Amino acid sequence: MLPPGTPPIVLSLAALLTLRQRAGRLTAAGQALLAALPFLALRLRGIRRRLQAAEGRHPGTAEQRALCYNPSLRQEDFEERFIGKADLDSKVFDFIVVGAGSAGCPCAARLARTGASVLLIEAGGEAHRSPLAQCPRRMWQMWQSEMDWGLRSTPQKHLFPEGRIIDLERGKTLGGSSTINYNMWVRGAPEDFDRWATEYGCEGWSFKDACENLGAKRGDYNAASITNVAASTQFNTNGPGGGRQDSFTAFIEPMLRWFPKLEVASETFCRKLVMEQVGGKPRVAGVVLELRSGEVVTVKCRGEVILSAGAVMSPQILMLSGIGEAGHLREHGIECLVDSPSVGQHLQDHPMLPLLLAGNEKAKELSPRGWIQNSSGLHAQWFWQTSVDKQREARLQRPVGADVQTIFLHRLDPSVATKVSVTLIAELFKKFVPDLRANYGWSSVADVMYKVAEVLRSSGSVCEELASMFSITSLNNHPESRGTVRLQSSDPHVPPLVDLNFLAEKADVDTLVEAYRMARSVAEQPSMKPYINFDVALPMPDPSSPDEEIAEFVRAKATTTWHYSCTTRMGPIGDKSCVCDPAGRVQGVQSLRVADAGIMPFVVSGNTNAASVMIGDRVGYLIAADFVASTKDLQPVPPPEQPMMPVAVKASL
Ligand SMILES: Cc1cc2nc3c(=O)[nH]c(=O)nc-3n(C[C@H](O)[C@H](O)[C@H](O)COP(=O)(O)OP(=O)(O)OC[C@H]3O[C@@H](n4cnc5c(N)ncnc54)[C@H](O)[C@@H]3O)c2cc1C
Repeated sequence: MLPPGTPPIVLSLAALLTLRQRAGRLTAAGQALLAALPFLALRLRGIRRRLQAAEGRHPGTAEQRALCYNPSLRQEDFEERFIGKADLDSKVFDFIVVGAGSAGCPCAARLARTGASVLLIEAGGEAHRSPLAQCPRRMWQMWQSEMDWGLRSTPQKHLFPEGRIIDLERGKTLGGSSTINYNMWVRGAPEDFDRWATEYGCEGWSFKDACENLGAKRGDYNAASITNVAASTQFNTNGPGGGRQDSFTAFIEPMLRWFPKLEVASETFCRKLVMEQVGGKPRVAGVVLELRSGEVVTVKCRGEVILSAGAVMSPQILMLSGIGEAGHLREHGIECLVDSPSVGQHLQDHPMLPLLLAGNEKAKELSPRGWIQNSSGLHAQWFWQTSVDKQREARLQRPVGADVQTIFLHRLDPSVATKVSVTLIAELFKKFVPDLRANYGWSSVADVMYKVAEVLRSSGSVCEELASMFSITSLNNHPESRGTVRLQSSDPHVPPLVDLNFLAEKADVDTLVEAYRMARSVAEQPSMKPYINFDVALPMPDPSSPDEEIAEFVRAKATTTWHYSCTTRMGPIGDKSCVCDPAGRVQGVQSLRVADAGIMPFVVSGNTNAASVMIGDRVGYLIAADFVASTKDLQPVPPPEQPMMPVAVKASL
């Protein structure tokens, strides 16, 4: 039995061999070849798909596409249950959700529960159930692969070396970034949501519970106050040591059997929205989609289109559809239908400062199961406040959540390691694997990542050494710098220009300088010091060095935490500095909403997956409630008190 998508040459060969077999004229070699054909077909199909990806199916520059070849993924990792088909062209849906990521999946699930017809579109393939996606510790192997958009930042002028470019991983598969992320389940500070509601005019988004304390005390960062030390990290996995609960698995898979009007189209790229004028006002009537075959179809929508393509792609789709700053659209020859100057503005992310420390013999005792354990290697989390934060607090007369999140990892994590910098890891490798450079050579960060993986896989003794590494990574949870997402071209396959504008504001540098000193003093504590091999000289400034010296280190090492947000931020109706109203409606356009990390008024004080899920769930609920109110004979919408959240578990590592 040959798999679907078998190349014609293999089909012809199979037909020929079968005919000869039926005629009793097949030799032993022919028999063997016939038996091997399914395997051959799979390999050829895999090679063809990779070539297609390298040649243009993966958007981006030639350099980006080259980076996106990743030997970790096999074509068997991709399923083909939902591939978008040409018959979409003739269909009309009540709702269309663009992007099956963290937010898009719960949003589509909410809508489907009303009995409405819903189309959930995803540009990426179906790799969410692959072994790579299921195993949290292998998450970094999916980066720079077909499951990643392969985005990169624009040259960052406030980082060292000046103009440094940062890889911006971004999920491109069912489940979106929730399929390739670290799985950390952090709800965000209650104060964040209260401030969204009170200071940013986003009625309905406040956090109801009271905030209790601000001391760094032991506790659960998902409880009432986030300012805590937690000895274990909470993950959205299927129980301790269990598989990943990405958004598609958690919200859509269980729905498919019961809600046949929920349709999923994977490998289906949304080029732009279909715009029309109703009563002199722009309205969205559907979407223009590109299928895997390259065929372009238009799908119509009776109700609303919801953009859940994430904080980078949703503004791109808006601008390509004529919704954005008029001048910028004109530059790219796009007719401006809605002048919305804030589209793509206010980009936020948490700048991250990772530190790598070498462990010693004793450190191996800490992790008896070693690096092969089915965890992402994350240990404790500490949400704390810097002196910078306290000043802000005094100014605002209210608590503002935790300014810094410090994450402790035990064992080398190549993802963090490569982010620290190639030079830093090179120092370590010189010690542990002196001939690595000679044997393998490396040219790019992605390259280093795979070389590290290769070494980890192939050499038990080296694994032991590398297993005893620590990383103490600090995130600035309240960055003041704002970046932008702008069009590079009117071609939807050319990725937008993403300028994180990291560390443009001095306060952001000050926060990470303080975080650096804190991380170093944690390493010096009696409970940690005995496990660290201080003989491995890493190029780090002494904590007593002047601020300017540490600031240089911060600018040299700071990188993304992948928490892109706020580029289509919501705010009061009529406020031109906001793209959406508090219900996610794009202002100035009918029948269009955004439901993803982009609508956050400011980024939450913690990892952004849980908040994105909550956003998708809530916007979906609001639309569903309106829809049910306007229709009869449909099933009731479940009340919002029963949010559909994936299982968050405490993993004891
Ligand atoms: C490497 C990494 C590690 C992270 N670690 C954590 C963590 O441990 N904990 C945490 O809380 N957060 C983490 N995050 C952040 C978190 O995963 C994101 O904030 C969150 O997933 C964003 O959700 P979203 O719905 O806005 O976007 P996404 O989940 O990225 O979903 C967008 C979807 O839209 C699709 N799409 C985009 N453009 C188109 C188009 N034109 N047509 C069709 N489909 C399109 C994409 O392929 C994608 O599936 C991490 C992120 C990354 C990348």
